[in-house]
Formats: sequence, structure tokens, C-alpha cells
Amino acid sequence: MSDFDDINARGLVLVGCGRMGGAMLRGWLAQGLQPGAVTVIDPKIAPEWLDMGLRVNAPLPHDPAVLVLAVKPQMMADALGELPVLKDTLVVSVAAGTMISTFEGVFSGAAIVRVMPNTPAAIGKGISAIIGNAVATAAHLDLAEALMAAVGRVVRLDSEDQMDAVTGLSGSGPAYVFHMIEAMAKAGEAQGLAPALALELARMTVAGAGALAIDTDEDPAVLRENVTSPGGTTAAGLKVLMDADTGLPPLIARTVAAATERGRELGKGAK
Ligand SMILES: NC(=O)C1=CN([C@@H]2O[C@H](COP(=O)(O)OP(=O)(O)OC[C@H]3O[C@@H](n4cnc5c(N)ncnc54)[C@H](OP(=O)(O)O)[C@@H]3O)[C@@H](O)[C@H]2O)C=CC1
Ligand SMILES: O=C(O)[C@@H]1CCC=N1
Repeated sequence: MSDFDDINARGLVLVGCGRMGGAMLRGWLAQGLQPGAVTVIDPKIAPEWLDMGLRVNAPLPHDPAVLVLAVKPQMMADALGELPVLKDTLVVSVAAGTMISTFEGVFSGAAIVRVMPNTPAAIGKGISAIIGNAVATAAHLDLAEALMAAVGRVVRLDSEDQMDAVTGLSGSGPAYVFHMIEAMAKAGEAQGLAPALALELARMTVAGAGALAIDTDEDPAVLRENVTSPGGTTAAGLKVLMDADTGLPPLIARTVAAATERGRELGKGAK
């Protein structure tokens, strides 16, 4: 990615190198970000990051191209309090809930882009939604988009109001899908399959269906119908899964609503 040229020259600061910060960093390094251009601030950084040539808990460069904030929303105030004033640095936050206005209170006059990524970014298969503040120019948004495009697809939002729903859907979404794998494997076991076999079948079924869903222009409903023979096994299964009262649709609706609401609460400072 050509935008890494500026970042490699001026530096990128990553505050918080846990599950999400680490997933993005892994993706960026694979795409050409130079380890020596990255300053990672994380007091309890995992040992795996220590021998990669990163600048770990080192003094910050005086004018980094990008500051990425990837600490938990509940830790954000502490993390922000430890940072120096930065000039001309694009501030990117991936924190759920934490509003752009919170960062504007700390980085006065700065371009700020709020991003909601997800952990498949670690293998370049993430989806990120981005929204900038009023100071963020087209160039700032392009830089944020390029950074996130290095680890997956990017969509731009019209309004920050959409961010909690995005968080509840795609930010948290990989966990729902992993749980689907767990649940399918358990269900296979209940029908007599050995645990390892059931897990392998469930994992590859979800992975293969996901790959097929993005490899074609077909609507997911059509892909579903392609599996469903009239009077066959899938129809019998879907009768249960698609039940309007007890099936997946109301369950997923409640799931995404609960996650979205939690994002709103975090945005209001809930612990
Ligand atoms: N995980 C995910 O799938 C996604 C997460 N996010 C967002 O990413 C952010 C990070 O989440 P996640 O990676 O899961 O959380 P983690 O707890 O895995 O990572 C956060 C890291 O930040 C460290 N940390 C805590 N305080 C500070 C500080 N003051 N300065 C520097 N580092 C600090 C933590 O250390 P310690 O463990 O010692 O506290 C930890 O290593 C959250 O805001 C979350 O909303 C967004 C999308 C998806
Ligand atoms: O669970 C969380 O709060 C974070 C945000 C989205 C995914 N993980």
C-alpha cells in the first residue's frame, strides 16, 4: 500500500496491542508496514511481539502519521491521559462506544476517524466501517480507509449514529459466527458424531459457506435455496431454524440489539 510510505517515514503509534490492535498490526505488517516505524504502547504487551523489531513502550515519534487507539473503552480515559500533544497526526480509534467528541476534547483541532473493525483483519478478511469528524479531510479519510483496506474491506458511514449498530453487527459478529460453529459441532455430537469430526465438519461448513457467499453475486437467500431440495433434509432443518417466533431471525435480532445497546451505554461512559 503506497500510503505506508508516509507512515513508514513518520511512524504509526498503536496504543493497545491486544486482540483487536494485535489483529490489525499483524495485517499491516503483512502488507508492508515496517516494524521499525511502529511504536506500540501497551504496558503488558504479549511476549510474541517483542522480537519483531517494533518499538515497544518506547518514546513516541514527535510527529507520527497515525495514532491508533485500541484500548478498551473503559481504559480509554487513562490511555488518553498518558499521551503527549500531537501535531498533524491522524487519530484513529477502534473503540466501541467511545464518541468522536471524547477524542476532540483531548486532541483539540485534530482530524479524528472512528473505525469499527473486526478480528478477521488479522488475515486480511476484516470489514471496517469508518466515519470522520468535521476536521477530517478527504485525504484523512482516504488514509484511514487505505489503512483499514490493507486488512479487509472498508465501508464509509454517513453518520456516527450508525456506529453502535455496526458494532453490534460486524464488530461483534465474528463471535456470533464462532458460536454458530460451536453450536453446530455440539449438535453433530448429539446426533452421534465424534467431537473432532463434528468440529471439523462444522468449521469447514461455516468457512466454505462464508467463502461462497462472498465469491458470488447471488443473494444469500438464493444460495440457501440451492441447498434446499423440496421435501429433503435441509427443508426439515430450516423449518426449525427459520421459525419466526423461535428460530434464528428473532434470536439474531435480539443478539444484535443487545450488542448495539451496549455500545450506546459504553458511549455514555458505562463501565
Ligand atoms: N476484540 C474485537 O473483536 C474488537 C475490539 N474492538 C475494540 O478494540 C478495543 C480493544 O479491544 P480488545 O483488543 O478486544 O481488548 P484487549 O484487552 O485484548 O486489548 C487492549 C490492550 O490494551 C492494553 N491497555 C490497557 N490500558 C492501556 C493503556 N493505558 N495504554 C496502552 N495499552 C493499554 C491492554 O492491556 P491489559 O490487558 O493489561 O489491560 C490490552 O493489551 C476496544 O475498544 C474494543 O471496543 C473493536 C472491534 C472488534
Ligand atoms: O466486545 C466488544 O465490546 C468489542 C467491540 C466489538 C467486538 N468486540
